[in-house]
Amino acid sequence: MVARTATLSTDAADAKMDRMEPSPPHPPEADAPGSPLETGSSAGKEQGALFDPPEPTAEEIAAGAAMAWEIAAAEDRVVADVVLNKPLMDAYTYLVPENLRDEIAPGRRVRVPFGRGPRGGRSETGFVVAVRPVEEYANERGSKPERLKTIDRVLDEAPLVDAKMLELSRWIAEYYLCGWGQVLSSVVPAGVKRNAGTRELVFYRPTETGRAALDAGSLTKKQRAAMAAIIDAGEPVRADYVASKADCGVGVVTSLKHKGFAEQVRKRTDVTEFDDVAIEPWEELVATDEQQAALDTILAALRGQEYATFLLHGVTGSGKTEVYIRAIKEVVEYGRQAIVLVPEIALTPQTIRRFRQRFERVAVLHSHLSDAERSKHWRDIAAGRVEVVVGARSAIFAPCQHLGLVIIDEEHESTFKQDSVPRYHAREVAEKRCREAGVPLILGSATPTLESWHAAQEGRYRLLSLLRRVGKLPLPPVVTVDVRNDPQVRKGRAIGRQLSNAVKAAIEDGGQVILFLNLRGFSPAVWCRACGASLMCPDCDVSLTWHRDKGRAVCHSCAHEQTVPRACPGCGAHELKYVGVGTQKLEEEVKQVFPDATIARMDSDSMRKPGSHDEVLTRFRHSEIDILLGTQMIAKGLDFPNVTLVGVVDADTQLHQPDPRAGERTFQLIAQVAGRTGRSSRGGRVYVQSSNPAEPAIRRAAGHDYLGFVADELRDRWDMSYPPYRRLCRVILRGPDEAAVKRRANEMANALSAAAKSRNLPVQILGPAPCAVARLQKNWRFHFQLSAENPADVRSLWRTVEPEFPTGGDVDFVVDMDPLNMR
Ligand SMILES: Nc1ncnc2c1ncn2[C@@H]1O[C@H](COP(=O)(O)OP(=O)(O)OP(=O)(O)O)[C@@H](O)[C@H]1O
Ligand SMILES: [Zn+2]
Repeated sequence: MVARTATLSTDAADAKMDRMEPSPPHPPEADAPGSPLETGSSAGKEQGALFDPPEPTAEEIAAGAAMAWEIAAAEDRVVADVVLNKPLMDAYTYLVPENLRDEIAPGRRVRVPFGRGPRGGRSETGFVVAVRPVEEYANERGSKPERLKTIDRVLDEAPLVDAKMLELSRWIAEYYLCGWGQVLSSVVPAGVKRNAGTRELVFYRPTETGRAALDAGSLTKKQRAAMAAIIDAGEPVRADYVASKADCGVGVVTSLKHKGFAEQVRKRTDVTEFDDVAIEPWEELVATDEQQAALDTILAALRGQEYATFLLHGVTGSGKTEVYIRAIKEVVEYGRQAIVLVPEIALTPQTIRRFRQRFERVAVLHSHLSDAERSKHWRDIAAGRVEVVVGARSAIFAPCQHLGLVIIDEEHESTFKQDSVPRYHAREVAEKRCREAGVPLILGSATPTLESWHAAQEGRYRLLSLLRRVGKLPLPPVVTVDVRNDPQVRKGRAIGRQLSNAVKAAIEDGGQVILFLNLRGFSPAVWCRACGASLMCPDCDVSLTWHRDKGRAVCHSCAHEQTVPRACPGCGAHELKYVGVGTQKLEEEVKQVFPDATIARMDSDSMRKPGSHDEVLTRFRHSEIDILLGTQMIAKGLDFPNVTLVGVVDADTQLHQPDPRAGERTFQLIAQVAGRTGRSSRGGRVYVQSSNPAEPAIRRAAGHDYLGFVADELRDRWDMSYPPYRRLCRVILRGPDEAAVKRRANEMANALSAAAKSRNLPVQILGPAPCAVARLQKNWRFHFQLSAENPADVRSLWRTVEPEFPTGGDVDFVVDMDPLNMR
């Protein structure tokens, strides 16, 4: 069942979150107080977790833990299994003191003593995952109930997660090789834990003496009025309500309480209020034949209450959203709830409006919510007050009690995978959740991942296709421009002659233009003409990007910023040049070339303020902007009928990344951005500038040839033994001392390799080798990968060897199951 782990995980993003226990590891100890659950895994039984809390001292036992055990009546004693926010799979068992018996329940958080030290070490917060009779625990091999430590406090008034979510979070911890408590901590939003947006309010109700006193006429005039108001309300009321009803001060209510005529009741109440959003009317559409056929298949699964994953492959503008909405309609009619996951960037007013127009009760979970808002949504969802949850990745954990359907739109987006612990992919979690709930999952995309496409070919997913755009609109013609011979590009311009003529024509014609360039900043490199070196970040193996607006060279991998030196730090020559074009430089060029056009730039630098993204898109929609240029922020999901031209300024930016998915990403981006035009009878065209026009990803994207692309690409993946044919688990090691990191990488890889051989597990170890970014934030980085056909083999190997991994020193590691980020 539960395997034992002590996973280190310390990549940049999560270094703070999941730092290893600072205390030194101590000898394996299967029966320490608060000892791990017996797990049934052989590894678990033989090897204690590395970070069990130490045994208590005699004083500690005398002081508390042992007493609680002795005092409680035998039949009453219960223990609780608690998981902490640490890279440990195990739960620790604690005794539940008598006074907390009624409060303790799985899914609530508790404070518990943990670790060595006076009075049982530090106090930690954990989630209760099980409550059971102490006898059951006492019967476990090696348990010592008399040594159990005691729970200090219960933190929550109600469980934060239900049994299903506990189970799902445990599955995530097992699959993604991290701690169960880490998953739970990240699943429940911070605001929910703090009960943000709720307050404990005091209400008053009459007592019998109070009623008698009123009848007996023994109250003052004001007290009489207040008492009558309290009684008339028929339910506990707030003091200010009484004050306004009885036209008295709140002091009168307090005095009634003091005299025993009224008593207080405390209730936790929502205090956040939300504005109602104005909803524009909408016209009922007639589904196309393709939409109807896809929908019929989905409805059959919904009516049969069966789990199935549907891959809805629909070309851009084929009306996938309409299919989602109709499927959700059905689910809502059953009184069930639907979850719709979209990439964060797609959480635009346009998306939200589409759902709000069609459903009464929609909760939108985006990253700009305050803790109070998020927590309010969470409670509304859990109470069944919400029909549809629309949100980014983490909305997959929405506490829907009657889940009926999950949809992942733009399933190819890599943001569905979390880049910090727990490193889950929302698609995998959704699959698991839907399977358990017996409900369908729909994955929609114009450019599905090779993983999903392959699953559909194998019959694990059911393929639904929308091959035509709605309204019989054609996909836009795409012209690939070889910029190697373009006279303007040779002069250093970003926009070549053909594209610039096309922009001019489109604007003169009253159309709008999208220009896509996936590099932010002004110039992506500062380069020495004398020695050929680029200016590098002192802390990372990354070249600095020139940001002219700041007057500084900036590292896009860390916070480093600096001025540009006069002389090359390598050779001393005064020959430093800004090379290449980022979105800022593109903006300047476009302003020069099209001085009369209104231009907006959209990238993470220009869109720092919350809401600015929405604001620009609204202006664009109202045709107040002629040319919208930017990074992938503008490439996705937008549905603007007046866009008659899309220009891909440099199709090659992703192509040469040392990443086996470089081709797939290039294809997806070009196909998606090309799909933003030709969405009305005005038509549209696409120009793709490239220095590698023959590259299959570019050629296929220009031909709208997804099927051709996946056929080629799958063949390559097979030849390379790469996903979707194999599953990978990437282990990254990092530390300030290069030799130590390398040594540790070798030790770990060797240990895994030896164990794979001796246990006959079909897992290959690839590497170790330096990472593509060999140094990041002052740390040297090495990685290796475990590759297997079956991810269970990887898991099993990892969990066996993990307790033996050397710890301590300055080397940390990160485990990334099904990695997408290969830097
Ligand atoms: N049956 C229909 N009849 C008329 N218009 C429709 C129909 N279905 C969808 N539409 C409209 O077609 C447009 C494109 O639909 P939608 O945005 O859902 O496409 P999509 O498949 O999600 O495209 P993309 O992948 O490019 O985001 C929208 O404006 C939508 O309102
Ligand atoms: Zn850096």
